[in-house]
Amino acid sequence: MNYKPNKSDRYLLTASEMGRADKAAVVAGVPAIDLMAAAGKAVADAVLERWSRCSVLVLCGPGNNGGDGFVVAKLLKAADWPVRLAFLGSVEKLSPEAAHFYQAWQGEVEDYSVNVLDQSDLVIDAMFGAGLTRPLEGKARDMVDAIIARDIPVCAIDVPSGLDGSTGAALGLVAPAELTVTFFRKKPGHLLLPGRGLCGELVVADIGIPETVLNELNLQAWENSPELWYRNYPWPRTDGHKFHRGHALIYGGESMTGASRLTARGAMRIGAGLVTLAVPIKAWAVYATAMTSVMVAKLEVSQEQEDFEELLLDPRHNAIAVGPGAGLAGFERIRTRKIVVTALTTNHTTVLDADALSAFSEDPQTLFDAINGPCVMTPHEGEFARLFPEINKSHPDDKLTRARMAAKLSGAVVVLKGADTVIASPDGRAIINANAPAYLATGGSGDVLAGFIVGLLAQGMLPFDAASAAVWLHGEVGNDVGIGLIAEDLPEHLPKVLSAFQKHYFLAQKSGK
Ligand SMILES: NC(=O)C1=CN([C@@H]2O[C@H](COP(=O)(O)OP(=O)(O)OC[C@H]3O[C@@H](n4cnc5c(N)ncnc54)[C@H](OP(=O)(O)O)[C@@H]3O)[C@@H](O)[C@H]2O)[C@@H](O)CC1
Ligand SMILES: Nc1ncnc2c1ncn2[C@@H]1O[C@H](COP(=O)(O)OP(=O)(O)O)[C@@H](O)[C@H]1O
Ligand SMILES: [K+]
Repeated sequence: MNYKPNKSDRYLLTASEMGRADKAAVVAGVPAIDLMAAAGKAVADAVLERWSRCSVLVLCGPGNNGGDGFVVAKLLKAADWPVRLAFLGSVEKLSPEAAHFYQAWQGEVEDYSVNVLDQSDLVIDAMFGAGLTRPLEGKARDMVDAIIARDIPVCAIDVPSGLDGSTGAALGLVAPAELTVTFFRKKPGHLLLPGRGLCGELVVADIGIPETVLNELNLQAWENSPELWYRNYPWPRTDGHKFHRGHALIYGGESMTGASRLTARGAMRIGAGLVTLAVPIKAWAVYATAMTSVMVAKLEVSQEQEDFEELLLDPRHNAIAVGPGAGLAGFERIRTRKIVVTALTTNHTTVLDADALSAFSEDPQTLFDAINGPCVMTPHEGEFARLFPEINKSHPDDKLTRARMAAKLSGAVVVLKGADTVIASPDGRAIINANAPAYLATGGSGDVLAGFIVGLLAQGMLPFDAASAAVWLHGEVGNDVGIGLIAEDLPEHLPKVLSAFQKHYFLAQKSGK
């Protein structure tokens, strides 16, 4: 049987959580000195695997990141590589472990100035890791500046120096790495931008921290992956019929009709048993001629809200989506707001996207007050800024925290989109998605994502799982289609991706493979 990663492999640890893991490991009987030795060995092994013998410069900082660096230097020297080492700090202030490995390095310790970069083919960045609290200054900054200017390849230990591993923010200047070796588990900053782009290839090394320490940490963040939610995926039942697969009701506006049609198509493809687009009568013919498997319901002039409310009385309409193409101009804005409030106050499971969010930019609290039932909102950064200006002000460089705060404030699962989409639940859980390719940055791709989410909700998946699954599948389809992707491709290529996903996670599980 192939090794199957499990949910705990996907945990993400902040700097303080990593510090607690480290302490718990020591309490569990693993000496700190062994952890540092293992960390350094993992880095040296990764370097030996990827580079052929060359002149290496190890730049050691004042903390334990520097301690790892002393270990790497010794191991590369033992492998007969030409190694130089420069140290920024004072020996008296080193931790006992780092001091031990400082002593164990029997080579020269050079002055920490940019001249040490001369004739170096590879830099091991052991300057700052999880302990960095402020932007690099003075000699450290000059060094990074010179590394960048000379374009020397870098292998970073834990995180590239200058990067905040908990948020992915550059605290100031950062030395971009070709390879980053981190320990135990990934950190949020390895996945969030700009951090992800600065790490290069990422290796996660086992340094002997027992898995049991995870139980003590009450972790609430994961990297998105099917291990997190495939057990709750609504696979079609052998004895099922279409009503078992739910009925998604999607509001479609008058002018941008393509948007909600993409949403409807996405909901259909991801397996909703039935999908109805409810549209103002003026636009009905456009929708009706364009849709086949999707049904189109008419909302009569001046009583759109009442007609929509009536559709909501049908208990089979179990998941609602409002927003794509709903309209924001003049009276359309008022209508969009009414449709949203109607869906929310009747406690329907609802997805709010695009115009359904922007329609409340003047008074976001009205929207938050209306959210009492299961709700997913899917803002891109622009929409997020309209609804949550205060959060953006208080935590400008921390997407994970911004999404979590927004979820708590609004009561909805928040999908804060982008290349590093964060899915956050009001209860504090959060997932960072890292499989989405840049090809998804195309008009309408978010509309399809809203359709994937509402389609999974219609099939009974819970909001946090449905949002996470939809975002991951959206990314997978993006990769499958590749360059040249347009939004229409996303629903059409989903079956291929779903088949592969089903084969791997459902059929394999059933057959005990
Ligand atoms: N399980 C584990 O956790 C394991 C962790 N391991 C390794 O330990 C690393 C974490 O070590 P760490 O906590 O000592 O922090 P690190 O990043 O080396 O630097 C902190 C020092 O820098 C200083 N300082 C901060 N900012 C500064 C600035 N801008 N400019 C100048 N100075 C600045 C700060 O001083 P202070 O802020 O107190 O003035 C402090 O002295 C981790 O990334 C991993 O590589 C492994 O050994 C294996 C086990
Ligand atoms: N550079 C990128 N890399 C990966 N995914 C991206 C990138 N830019 C946007 N996306 C994804 O594409 C989708 C765009 O959604 P959105 O901005 O709402 O567009 P639209 O309203 O045109 O549908 C989101 O799922 C977002 O996460
Ligand atoms: K580093």
